[in-house]
Amino acid sequence: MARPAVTMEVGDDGVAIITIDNPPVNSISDEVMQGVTSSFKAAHLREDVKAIVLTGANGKFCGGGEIRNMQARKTVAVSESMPSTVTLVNDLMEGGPKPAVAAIDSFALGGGLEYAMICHARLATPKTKLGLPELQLGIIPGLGGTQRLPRLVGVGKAIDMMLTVKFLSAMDAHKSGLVDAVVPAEHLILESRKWALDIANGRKPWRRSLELSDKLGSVEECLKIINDKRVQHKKLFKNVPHPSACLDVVEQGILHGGCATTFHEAKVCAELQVSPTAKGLMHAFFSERSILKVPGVTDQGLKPRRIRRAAIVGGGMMGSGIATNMILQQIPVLLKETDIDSLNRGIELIKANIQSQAKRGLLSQEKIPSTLALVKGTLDYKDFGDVDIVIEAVYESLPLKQQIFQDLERYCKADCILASNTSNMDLNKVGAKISCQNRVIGTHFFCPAHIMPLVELVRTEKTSPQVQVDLINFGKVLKKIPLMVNNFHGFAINRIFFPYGMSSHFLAINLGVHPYRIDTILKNFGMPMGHFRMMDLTGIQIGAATDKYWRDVFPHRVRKRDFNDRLKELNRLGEKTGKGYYNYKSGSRKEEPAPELLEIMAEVRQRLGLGTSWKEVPLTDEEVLEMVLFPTVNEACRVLEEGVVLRASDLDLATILGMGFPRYRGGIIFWGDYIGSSHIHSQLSKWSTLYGEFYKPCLSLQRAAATNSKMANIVKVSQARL
Ligand SMILES: C[C@H](O)CC(=O)SCCNC(=O)CCNC(=O)[C@H](O)C(C)(C)COP(=O)(O)OP(=O)(O)OC[C@H]1O[C@@H](n2cnc3c(N)ncnc32)[C@H](O)[C@@H]1OP(=O)(O)O
Repeated sequence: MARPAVTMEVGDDGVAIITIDNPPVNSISDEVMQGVTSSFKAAHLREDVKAIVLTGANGKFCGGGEIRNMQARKTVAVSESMPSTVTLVNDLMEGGPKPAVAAIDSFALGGGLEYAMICHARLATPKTKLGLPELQLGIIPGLGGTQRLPRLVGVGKAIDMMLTVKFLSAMDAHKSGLVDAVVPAEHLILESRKWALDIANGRKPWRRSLELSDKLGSVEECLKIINDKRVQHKKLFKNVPHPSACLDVVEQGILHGGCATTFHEAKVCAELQVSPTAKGLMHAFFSERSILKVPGVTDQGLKPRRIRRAAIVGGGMMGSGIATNMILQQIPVLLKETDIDSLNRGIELIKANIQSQAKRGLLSQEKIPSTLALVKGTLDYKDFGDVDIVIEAVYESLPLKQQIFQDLERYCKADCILASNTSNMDLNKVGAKISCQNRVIGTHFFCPAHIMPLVELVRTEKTSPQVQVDLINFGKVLKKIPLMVNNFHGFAINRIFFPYGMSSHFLAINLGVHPYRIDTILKNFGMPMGHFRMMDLTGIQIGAATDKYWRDVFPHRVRKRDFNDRLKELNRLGEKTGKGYYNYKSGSRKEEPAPELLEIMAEVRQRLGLGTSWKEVPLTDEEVLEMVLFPTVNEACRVLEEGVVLRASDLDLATILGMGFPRYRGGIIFWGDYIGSSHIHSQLSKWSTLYGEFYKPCLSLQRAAATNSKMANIVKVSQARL
């Protein structure tokens, strides 16, 4: 017989312990919801019960509503049972005849915290975190959270916690009034029982959160705070409905009362659950968890080995960024360079990175010396004898990398992991001249390496599962999301980036769409910046160099970006030279229009034999967006059919974390499926007839369109069929 999701046990002291037991996080499924309400009903009815303690099994209180159910919901579930659910929660749990105390261990999140706030007191263990993270899923709290939290901690704090998905530690929650006492885990249930009986016996206050008003202030004060928060957080409101819906519901509660508004809140929450935003954000939530699962590797019972010391070869921008990342996570690092000047430059870059972390409040000033003490410079491999991993981060030269790997094999211990930060080279070639190829792996960090959240782990057929497990774990230690990819041209993220950039250039030079218009359209879609602004940030010469790589590996479907080449000739290298696609005032990173850009574009067009006169092909904003993003979706389909990534959701998450694709759109493939494969296919086919091979839909996209199936279902096809 299946274990019940909620149990109730009544002790001799007259306290009913109601326990949610729904592994892994005690989420609130329909069964849990029914179990909790029927247990409360039973406890209220039983004469031997004086008070109630609500808790969670296995040292976890509750991780909130069952997200899988909400994700699957296709129609608005404003069911007839909803008002009665809200009534049950308000009248039975909060308004019932016996007091309830929440005994919280580990976490009380979303619906979990809402359950806790319905109780009349909350006790938590020191390691507990509490919050209402519903907005990270594109919804708002739906069990009274928008009404009870402001009444417990104040309107401003509650809004900040919800909009910015900020969790409180048990101690902070205690200070702000959300938690009544912090107690050691081993005393949690005992203390909660006592507290519940004290309320029942009138020794402690019986506080119903919805009725509290001492933290609210006057209506005018509350409305002012809400309006100020609207201004403060206005960036969060772009393109998505849930943050403003949340503020509106909080406001309604101030104007019409908390209890009445809980019904309205539940309705808004249900409506938001079916919004594209919620679907995209819930997809991203699960993608973040599945990305860590590598079949045949993480399911083999292998224990990750701890990486105690690391070495980095190459102290340039990438090497110093990776070193910074490591020392920030307390991993001692050896930085190797070929001469003392380069070494000093590398160490200076690390110092600057650490200072900037401190400036941004991410590291305390006192910790700077001890953090920097973790990095040591060297010019010699002989110091490499006891490191557990070496990451080579020199410039992209195959002979140089091969030589370094030979040196590493010679000087490092026999189980040292040998990694390369190459952004596109074949790892088999990089490690070709050594015998221990099972220890070779790619660790492709993104710039700036200590800030960007993604790291691509590139495995070859020979990379051992143990090394893969070690690196997945090490990625987590470095506070990165590790994406396992197979060794194939450009890996995953750079593959997605190149058509994005090439199409932007084609639109500008060949079709006459102004680069700033393209950038604005991409920003309005939700990208952090448009392609041309991004080129200025990363440096024009980098774009020009990677173009050559793409032309070598995919000669038939690559466009040369002559626009980049011309800017490079003019030494307009982007932000660092104060001029690129935009102009920058000295010392400023704020872009300003460059009127001379039109002249440069005319020169490029003339070189290409396109004539100098400005002839913009009339395109709507939607068409411009599609012409940039559909080739990107097309390339993502290729990445799937080539088996570069393990699953479509990995690629979705990688585009969110690696290229800034808006999270609320779920990632490139998820968004493509929302638009529909047939529309994407027909547009690409039309453009490939007009403008050539670059736009031609790949085989798997063709198949998806023909069968009206999702691109997320594209699986690896054999190389022979590609
Ligand atoms: C009506 C209400 O207002 C609506 C809601 O409550 S919406 C839900 C709000 N709650 C949340 O957003 C919390 C989401 N969960 C988390 O933040 C974290 O999972 C946690 C802090 C609870 C635990 O973290 P951690 O121990 O690292 O475990 P984590 O790997 O994240 O999750 C373990 C498993 O539980 C699943 N899970 C976590 N929370 C879940 C939830 N609320 N519903 C369904 N599954 C959930 C994860 O997908 C994962 O599944 P897997 O093992 O199959 O991959």
